[in-house]
Amino acid sequence: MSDIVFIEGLQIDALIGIYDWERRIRQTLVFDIEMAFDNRIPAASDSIDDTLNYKAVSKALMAYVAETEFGLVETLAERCAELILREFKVSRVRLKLSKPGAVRGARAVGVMIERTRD
Ligand SMILES: Nc1nc2c(c(=O)[nH]1)N=C([C@H](O)[C@@H](O)CO)CN2
Repeated sequence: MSDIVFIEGLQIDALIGIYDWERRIRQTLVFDIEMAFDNRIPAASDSIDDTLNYKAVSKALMAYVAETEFGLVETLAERCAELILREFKVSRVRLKLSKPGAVRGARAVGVMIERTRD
């Protein structure tokens, strides 16, 4: 089974970064997320209750990320993947966390991780 529910370009402002100036501002982060989920069940029932509800995942991430104050994008990406695996019926998550404008000359920098439920 290789079905995916995805969230693309989810923008969330957070305090993040290792430099002093970054500890005084909030920066916009962008999340692209792919979550493994068997979409045949909601397709058969046409019921939102059977889905992996991408709005619910987005809202959970927005609430969490907005309160975080990590230094590294690695740490935040790891915590977000853990949250998704813990709170939703997802067996595997691929998460790209972009920090636009953090490096002059680059559109964005960041990390991509893939984690599975234990
Ligand atoms: N691999 C990483 N490299 C860097 C990070 C990071 O979180 N992971 N962070 C920074 C600074 O905070 C940078 O984003 C400020 O421009 C530098 N490198």
